[in-house]
Amino acid sequence: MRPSRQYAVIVVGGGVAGTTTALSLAREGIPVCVLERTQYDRWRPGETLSPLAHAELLRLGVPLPEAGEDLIPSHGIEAVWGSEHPQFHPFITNPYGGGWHVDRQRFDALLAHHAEAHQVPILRLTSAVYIERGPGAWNVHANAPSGELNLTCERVVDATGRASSIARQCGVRRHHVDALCSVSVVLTQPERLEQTLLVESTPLGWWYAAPLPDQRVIVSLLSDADLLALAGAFRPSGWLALLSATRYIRERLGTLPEDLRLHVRPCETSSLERSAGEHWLAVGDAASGLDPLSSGGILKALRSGHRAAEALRAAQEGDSTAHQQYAEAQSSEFARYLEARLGHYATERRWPDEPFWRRRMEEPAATAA
Ligand SMILES: Cc1cc2nc3c(=O)[nH]c(=O)nc-3n(C[C@H](O)[C@H](O)[C@H](O)COP(=O)(O)OP(=O)(O)OC[C@H]3O[C@@H](n4cnc5c(N)ncnc54)[C@H](O)[C@@H]3O)c2cc1C
Repeated sequence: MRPSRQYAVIVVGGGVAGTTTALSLAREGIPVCVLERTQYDRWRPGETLSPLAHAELLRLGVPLPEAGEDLIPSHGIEAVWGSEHPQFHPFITNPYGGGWHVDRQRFDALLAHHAEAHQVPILRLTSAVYIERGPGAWNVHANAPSGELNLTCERVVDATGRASSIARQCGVRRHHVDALCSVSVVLTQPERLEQTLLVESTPLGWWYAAPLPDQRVIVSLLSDADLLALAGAFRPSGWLALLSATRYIRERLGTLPEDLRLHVRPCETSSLERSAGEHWLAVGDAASGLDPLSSGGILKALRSGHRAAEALRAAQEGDSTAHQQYAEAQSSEFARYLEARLGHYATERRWPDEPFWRRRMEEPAATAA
């Protein structure tokens, strides 16, 4: 598909939030193009789809493929949290049905294919470098395999994830509530895997393990970046030593390989001071990043993409308050999420003097970055 150089909307970032926005706009007949810096060939975190996310995908017109190499059904969440005994929260009681464990590379690529099937050009290996506002239009400058690319559009969507690089170029700051970071390892496990998400808290922070397609499992340790560094968690040997101090996570795994590849991802709770301006909007993690404990990032990416498309369409039809209303809704939702987050961490009271848990008991004081 050969992209034209003039679009109503350019979406920067082809993750879940970006492709959802583009697909929703394309369904309304609005010319849109997506710039995506990868070709969906790099590891991506976020593997458990809640039943609500599944329902949101169906609303978007994206049926999930049969269980198999791309995804496996998830029966629920097993949490060792606030007590030494695991508690099982089954998805079976959820009115929207079960959840899923997905391979995120393939899942994001699947959404991109759906958008392409609706005539959305997805420019892979194309990285937006800077944008500037000209008379009545944005000029988007990007690096593409063929060289420098210059595109114009009326409105631009920041779907670049936590980097929120478009909003930052618009002069908007990002407030950080904590400094959470994940250190993850993907392991091949020939034994049969439990089809549940297992979460276990420890004095340093918390762990999760989730099965992945192709007989793999992801194991992640989450804590504040400074505490992870002090505990040696950024080194394979340190990470392994911390893993062996867990009870249920370690039990779930078979033999561990000698050389581990650690994936480190900052995943702080953070949000833009405003998630829209006159001619731009931010969606998904670019608007606000949730603690992975919520397992709600993908759902939020889907929902915010859908709402952003509605706001963009309304603005195109002359509603001058549409972007502002979108930003206010995002901000109220984030405030509600912060309360829920505090409430959830407050249910783990076993280590009140450990820095990770002490910090979570205090009211979040946001710092700008
Ligand atoms: C360890 C961990 C575990 C998690 N577990 C879960 C979970 O179980 N369930 C859940 O729902 N959520 C989970 N999340 C959260 C979830 O991964 C995110 O909320 C989700 O990926 C957000 O999607 P997004 O599209 O907004 O951003 P991203 O997934 O970050 O996508 C951003 C996209 O923009 C592209 N991009 C960036 N900059 C540019 C640029 N300049 N030009 C072009 N392209 C660009 C990137 O390549 C990427 O494709 C987890 C997160 C972490 C870190």
